Amino acid sequence: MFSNEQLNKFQSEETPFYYYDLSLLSATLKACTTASDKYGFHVHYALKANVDKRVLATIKSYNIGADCVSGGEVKRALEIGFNKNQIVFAGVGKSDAEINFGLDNDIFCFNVESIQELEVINELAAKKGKTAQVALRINPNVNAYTHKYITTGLEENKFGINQWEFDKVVTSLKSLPNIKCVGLHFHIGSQITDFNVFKSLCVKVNDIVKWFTDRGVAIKVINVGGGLGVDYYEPDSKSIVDFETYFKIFDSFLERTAQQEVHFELGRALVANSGALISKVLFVKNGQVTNFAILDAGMTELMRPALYQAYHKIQNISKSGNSVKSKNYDVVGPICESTDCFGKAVELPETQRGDLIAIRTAGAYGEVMASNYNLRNKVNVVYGE
Ligand SMILES: Cc1ncc(COP(=O)(O)O)c(C=O)c1O
Ligand SMILES: N[C@@H](CCCC[NH3+])C(=O)O
Repeated sequence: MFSNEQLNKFQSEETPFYYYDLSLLSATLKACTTASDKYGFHVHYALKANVDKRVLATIKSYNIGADCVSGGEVKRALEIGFNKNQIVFAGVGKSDAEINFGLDNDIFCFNVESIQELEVINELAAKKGKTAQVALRINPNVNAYTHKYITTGLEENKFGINQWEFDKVVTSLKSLPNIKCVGLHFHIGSQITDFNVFKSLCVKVNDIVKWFTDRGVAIKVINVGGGLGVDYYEPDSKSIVDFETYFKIFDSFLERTAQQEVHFELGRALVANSGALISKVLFVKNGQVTNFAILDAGMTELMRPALYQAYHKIQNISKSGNSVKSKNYDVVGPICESTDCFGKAVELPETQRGDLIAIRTAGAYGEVMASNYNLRNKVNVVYGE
């Protein structure tokens, strides 16, 4: 939870705001890099989860690379000082301008999601007299057993190149002189909490790497993507995910030669628990059926509950101790939508106007997905050292 010092600080800040605990972030990054270094794995951070500049600078200081999904993210990564040789650029719909930006900045590689994209990158690279390094994003058809909206590695999903196109890809690669294929890329979904899913991914990756190698495509980089989930229910007791077990699975099940590099693209697992959305109770409406705690933050600041019915732990941090009577509240925002609800029948200490509410585990896919619907202001940020 939060210390008295933090609570005092929160009282003087304008709500709502995102609070980023940079010391927990550093502890998380240390745990991640200590576990991955044991096997010589290369970790990239998926910027899509959080692009706050201080958060990014902290991540960069651990010699982690950048996984970007737009020209804007590539630009942000370069501005923060990520090494261009550690920047990868994925995405099903890269515009010509975005591809040119990546080429001009000599990023490490493009994770290419279709044969047509391969041809376009070849053409744009040729115009600049350059050779573009690419990894082929493969759709491995592995079920991530996560929320259907955040599953990406099934044949029905738009991402990556499917197995039935492999022969054509090999032929294309041979005919595109301004493309150098450095490896294969996979990413099957997000918020994966069943580690067996990663074992299944390894088994599939082994087969696919062998298939390409047998056909003369040298695979130097095996990028297994991200997706490692966090515990949204226990943000304090399980604030850092089990990186040790996660990387060990890949070490044990992924076949590779001494020359091959294994790359990861973690987003959520690195930043989710270091962030909380702090909001103030504007009004309490006690109904006959439902009590409502109406906050000054809404789905415009944190969209995950409205978008995926995602659970975030909600705490009244102005009230402490067991002596306070508790009540159930629907915790809602001010936005003109019925889905603007952070949690239904949430048990909280009896809550009053002015109380501070913390919505936990909001460091990933929180601030980045904010919108100004209803002409809302940009959300503030407060840091803890
Ligand atoms: C290609 C790619 N890499 C990495 C990530 C990061 O995923 P996560 O935040 O689940 O680790 C995503 C998002 O799901 C992604 O689409
Ligand atoms: N935005 C999603 C995850 C999607 C990850 C990107 N492919 C979330 O909030 O959980």
